[in-house]
Amino acid sequence: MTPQEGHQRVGENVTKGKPDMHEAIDSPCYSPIEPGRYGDLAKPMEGSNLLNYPSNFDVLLENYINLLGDLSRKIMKGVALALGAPLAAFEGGTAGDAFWVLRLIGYPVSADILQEERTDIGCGAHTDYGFLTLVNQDDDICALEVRNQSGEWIYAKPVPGTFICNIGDMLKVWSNGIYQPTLHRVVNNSPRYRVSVAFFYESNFDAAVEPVEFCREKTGGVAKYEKVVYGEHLVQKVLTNFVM
Ligand SMILES: O=C(O)CCC(=O)C(=O)O
Ligand SMILES: [Fe+2]
Repeated sequence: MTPQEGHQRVGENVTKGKPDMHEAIDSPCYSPIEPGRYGDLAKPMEGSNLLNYPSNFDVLLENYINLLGDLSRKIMKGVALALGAPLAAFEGGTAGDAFWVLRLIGYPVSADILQEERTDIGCGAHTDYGFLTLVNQDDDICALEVRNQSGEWIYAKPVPGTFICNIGDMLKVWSNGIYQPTLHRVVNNSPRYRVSVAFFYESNFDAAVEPVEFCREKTGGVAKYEKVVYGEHLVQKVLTNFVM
């Protein structure tokens, strides 16, 4: 299947040139984009992207997406307060119409993957693209690893009833590096199929994100990162993350 049709088979997602040992239902599950709304910027992602899910799974997903959108907005308000920014810093043109992506990901047991297709990485090391990600992972499998400041990979151990919250690239740029995106990867060495649900909360699709003045002032006065149009960043990442 192509990414537009929504299911990625094991090995189709690629991180830094290497196939990832996971499968996912994902590309269909992001904010719908009306054709023409962002001109050429969003062309590869336009249109209705909903699959025909069995039973009432789409209703369930929609509820989940709404709840996690609300939760993400609350967390972003907390981030604004922590930075000394106005409470509405992430509303309006920045994230008032936040783009979101939901991925339902499955990591098979190694022995179940054809030997000639197998690698040892479920998802290669990367940072997420937007403001933040809320990961809901299986309660009893340690597989998500994050790199700490000493450069060691440590487990982000599942704590039942909680989400892992990753910081994404856009928050790094916006805060001029005060918030750093955490490098993470997934290695499923357990004898069980692992499932995770990742909700990515982003800026507006067409937002031009750059270090804001008061964060620059707190960090030496100079912008450490260039302005990024989120949609361009995403489309470029999506196009390089699939084997076309
Ligand atoms: O499966 C996980 O725990 C994390 C997945 C992930 O990092 C991603 O899809 O960006
Ligand atoms: Fe990630």
